[in-house]
Amino acid sequence: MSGHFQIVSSRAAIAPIAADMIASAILRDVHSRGTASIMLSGGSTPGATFEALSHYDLPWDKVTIGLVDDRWVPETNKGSNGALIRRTLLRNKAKSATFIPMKTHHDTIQGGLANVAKAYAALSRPYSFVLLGMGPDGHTASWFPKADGLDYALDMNSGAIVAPITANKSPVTGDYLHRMTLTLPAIADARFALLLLTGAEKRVVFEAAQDASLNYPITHAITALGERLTTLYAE
Ligand SMILES: O=C(O)[C@H](O)[C@@H](O)[C@H](O)[C@H](O)COP(=O)(O)O
Repeated sequence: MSGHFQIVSSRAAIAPIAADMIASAILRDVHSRGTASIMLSGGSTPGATFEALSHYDLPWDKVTIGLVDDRWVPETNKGSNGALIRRTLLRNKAKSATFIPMKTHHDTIQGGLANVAKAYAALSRPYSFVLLGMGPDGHTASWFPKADGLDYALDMNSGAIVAPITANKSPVTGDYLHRMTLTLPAIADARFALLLLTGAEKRVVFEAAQDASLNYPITHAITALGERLTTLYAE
């Protein structure tokens, strides 16, 4: 299995370990280049990590936070990853960090693309840290299998940082079919990436995703990140 796979005693034990890893990545890059850029996924798993991280005494004024992806809904919607970041991380000691959301005022992903691309082009790369999740369908970010826009999002030659995605409805997507996502080239050179993986069902998919012939979207991230990817797994 490429990268590092760390089995954690419980789901609750993930948050402090993950928060420590993010804090180390921030301190390393603020020390070496004066700033740190951390790119965070949403979903139901990472909230506890963000809440823990918000209490860390770090040089937050030198940290820029971006999203790995977001659903194209206003932050008043319960599915908004931007709202998740504001609710769990942009508080306590971390409130002085700079947050660059993805959702713009535009109604459509196509309408918002130019604004998001411009805003995300300003984030320092390679990213200090990327936090990924994975769905039971083998997606990560918003790289949903067979989604409209997936090929472009995974094109290492596109030069694009962000891409619009329209997923096919599934139990995993729920009603959130229209999304904006970082592309594979955007995260491929990240200095450190962490995948939070919970439950035996996802572990089976993750292990299968080591085989590129099965064409799971997350396999592209696993291959590109190599040793720079650490996976924290809890049953
Ligand atoms: O917007 C999203 O849904 C996330 O960015 C997505 O890529 C997430 O990381 C996985 O779907 C895992 O989500 P859970 O943590 O809820 O299982």
